[in-house]
Amino acid sequence: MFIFATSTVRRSSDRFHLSQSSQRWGWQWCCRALRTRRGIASISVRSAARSLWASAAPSPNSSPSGASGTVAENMESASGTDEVDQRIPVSILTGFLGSGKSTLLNRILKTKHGKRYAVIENEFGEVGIDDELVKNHIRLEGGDELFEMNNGCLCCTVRSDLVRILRRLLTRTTKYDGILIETTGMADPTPVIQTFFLDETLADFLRLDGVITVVDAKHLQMHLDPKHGVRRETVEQIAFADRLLLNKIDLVSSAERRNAQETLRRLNATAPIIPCVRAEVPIEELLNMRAFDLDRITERDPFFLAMDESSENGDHQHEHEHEHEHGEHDHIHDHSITSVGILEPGELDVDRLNEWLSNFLSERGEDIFRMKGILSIHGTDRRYIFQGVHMLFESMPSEPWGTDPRVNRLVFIGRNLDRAAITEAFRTCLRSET
Ligand SMILES: Nc1nc2c(ncn2[C@@H]2O[C@H](COP(=O)(O)OP(=O)(O)OP(=O)(O)O)[C@@H](O)[C@H]2O)c(=O)[nH]1
Repeated sequence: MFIFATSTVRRSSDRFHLSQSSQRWGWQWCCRALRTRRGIASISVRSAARSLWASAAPSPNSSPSGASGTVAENMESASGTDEVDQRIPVSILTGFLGSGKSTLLNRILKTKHGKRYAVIENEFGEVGIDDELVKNHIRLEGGDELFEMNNGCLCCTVRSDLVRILRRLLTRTTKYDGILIETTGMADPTPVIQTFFLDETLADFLRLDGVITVVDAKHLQMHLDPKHGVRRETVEQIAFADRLLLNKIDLVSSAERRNAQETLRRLNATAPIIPCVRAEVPIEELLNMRAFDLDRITERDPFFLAMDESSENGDHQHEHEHEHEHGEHDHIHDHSITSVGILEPGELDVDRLNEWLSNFLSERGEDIFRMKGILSIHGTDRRYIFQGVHMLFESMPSEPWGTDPRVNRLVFIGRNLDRAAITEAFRTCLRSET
């Protein structure tokens, strides 16, 4: 359960300060920035898919959790005796950086649905933050489990990790009602989807239930603008969706919302579009929906299930922020988009931090796709969770430091980031006596 503190860092005009009353920042504009820049701001197609579509007799409540033995053993013994597709449903949560995927994930995990999920998280960025964010917001109670895959893009270098984790899940005696995979905000979902068709073992025991794409209504048009270098990822994530959550509609006018809906419809003709705030959507509209339709995908891309051997084995190792290909699916991350991670012990002077962030975002807000971290703020014994998307940011108190070393963990993801300058500027916000 998330623990609220009695004091918090609040932002008023363009300053942070400590307040005893407010429990949490709301989204805040970087006011100075707003004043100065308004716009700131292979193989052949396998028969792996065969069993999938042939045997699927929809049963929304079917779950393999009742029996004992490994998932694989139970599925084996059930096969041939039952028309019901007993495979474990897998949902892919995707969406651009900062769109609200973790918010959705936390909502799903918090909802009392009586189900047990295995959660697989993949994070883009040098310093892993998401595990803390998920764990800080909710204790993984009731048997839910979290697996992390940091420092790699699920669509490439750590794809073999994904296969390994999924296979391991199948050998466990713990029964899951579903598996949730949160991709990085920079991921092309193609290879993740392919995994469930190209790996025969996985295809026998897992079924891809659907791709849920969370869209940031505020920044959609900006991300589609080719000049920002992330149009490809944004388009792919939307095009593959079986459900489109048009999130953050609290931040846009009704005209902007209509415009966003029209844009989504142009990019994806069939997925229901669900406008929402903080991913508040009935879970039953998202999970176990049996929405994934391979035909729709292959109609769009006849080579969807074609990929080369090296990609299948996941052994095309290379650094991130690079070019690489997946068979017919050229997938190129813009070289200029990188992450800068900061790991600094000490306590931050909130005024200095405020001043630096205000100046930094007023100049670079358009290029900063994402900022997130756990901060150690002088004057409070609690960790502060810091979240930012372009010029918007919020912070909230989290768990006490206790006897843990007070270490700031922060990651910036954006274009043309100057590592030395960012690190140096951050250090100047630390109190010297700490
Ligand atoms: N105003 C507003 N803020 C939102 C909404 N949904 C999420 N946020 C905030 O947006 C920020 C990013 O949300 P996350 O759920 O962490 O986004 P994400 O897609 O998981 O981000 P990454 O995976 O790190 O790229 C957080 O500060 C959220 O609190 C919304 O509907 N309205």
